[in-house]
Amino acid sequence: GFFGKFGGSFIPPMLEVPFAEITKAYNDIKNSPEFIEELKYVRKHFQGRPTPISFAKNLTEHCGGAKIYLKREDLNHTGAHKLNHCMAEVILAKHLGKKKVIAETGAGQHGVALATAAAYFGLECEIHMGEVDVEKEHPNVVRMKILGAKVVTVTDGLKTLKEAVDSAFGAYIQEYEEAIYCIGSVVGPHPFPMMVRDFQSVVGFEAKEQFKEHENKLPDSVVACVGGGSNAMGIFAGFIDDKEVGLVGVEPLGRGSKLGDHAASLTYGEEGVMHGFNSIMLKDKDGEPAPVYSIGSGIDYPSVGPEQAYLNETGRTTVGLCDDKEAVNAFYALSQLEGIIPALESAHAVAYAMKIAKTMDKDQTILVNLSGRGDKDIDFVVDNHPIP
Ligand SMILES: Cc1ncc(COP(=O)(O)O)c(/C=N/[C@H](C(=O)O)[C@@H](O)C(C)C)c1O
Repeated sequence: GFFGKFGGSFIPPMLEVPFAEITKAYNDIKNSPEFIEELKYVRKHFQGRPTPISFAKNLTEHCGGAKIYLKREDLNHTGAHKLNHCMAEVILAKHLGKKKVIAETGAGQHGVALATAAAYFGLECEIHMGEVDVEKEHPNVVRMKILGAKVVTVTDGLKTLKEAVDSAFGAYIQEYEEAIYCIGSVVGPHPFPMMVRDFQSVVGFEAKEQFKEHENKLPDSVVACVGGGSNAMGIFAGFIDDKEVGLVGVEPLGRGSKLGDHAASLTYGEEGVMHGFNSIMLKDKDGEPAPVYSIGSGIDYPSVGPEQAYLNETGRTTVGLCDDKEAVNAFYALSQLEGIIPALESAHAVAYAMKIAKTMDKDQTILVNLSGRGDKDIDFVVDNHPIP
């Protein structure tokens, strides 16, 4: 369960057996025809896959350089890429005979996606969410409840993502016989980073095929925002072996480079273990996870997936930065130029693509993973950043 020195499974001894069971069950089913068929079925007939790739013609002309293409995970059912791993996680839960799924959420997209998958497959769902995010992503909280999930509001610490993970994991430890933890990104102890990356790889495989319909060559650059790294790993999966394709993970610079003002783990972090895995994380002076901030609730996480850390260390991927201002600018630019309102998290990838497009030739191409739609963010953005 390691990616170089990153990853692993740093869990309390009492969880060793349950996690071994999850790992074994996943290895048993991942290549089974039944699992593959069931996943293909729900992706086509329930999620509405494949999602299209859209050429952002007006945004391209606005930037005046490389052609910008968007992989439309905002059109995936529930409005983000998260359902790609949630449906598979709940199929695994069913296979393990579990009655209940437990998870954290920050932006609420993972929470909504897991509640959706749990409703579809008939399992109980419990989502832990920081009080700050419950306020900010209110539409998603209402959706989770309508879908039948129990939402636990977390009021510890900064009341955002890290605390939600701590709280959800604590709840899971109390009932690991009949419940399973369904993590929301390529983070956590082995086997989660591998599993979630596998479940998200459908995005990259689709994109590689679809891109040929637009251009008879591979994209020069594939760009995705990075919170834990699941939407990035998903689209990278389609191009990882094509060394000529640049893979860029965009980290949130928030209000600036001072610790506490951003969540750019790979850019400013150092090696460390949190939430059961070793990766590159932002630490405070006591070596604990540092407070982090981003306008995007889904990307304000003080660590990053271990595979992401490994790919960055080996140079296969590079890291881009985008601050709050650039993200809001991209949020409005995509809306007004292309008629697509992006999630604030995804707007970080769009902003970075806009930045590099200007420096590239007109026959070069950038493929952005548009990880989600912005319905959850519209009130917050309009209230805090007047419509230009
Ligand atoms: C639309 C959208 N785009 C990107 C992200 C960042 O998550 P990754 O793709 O795993 O880096 C997110 C992350 N959202 C999670 C959530 O909705 O709960 C996140 O907050 C937690 C699972 C960590 C997202 O909602």
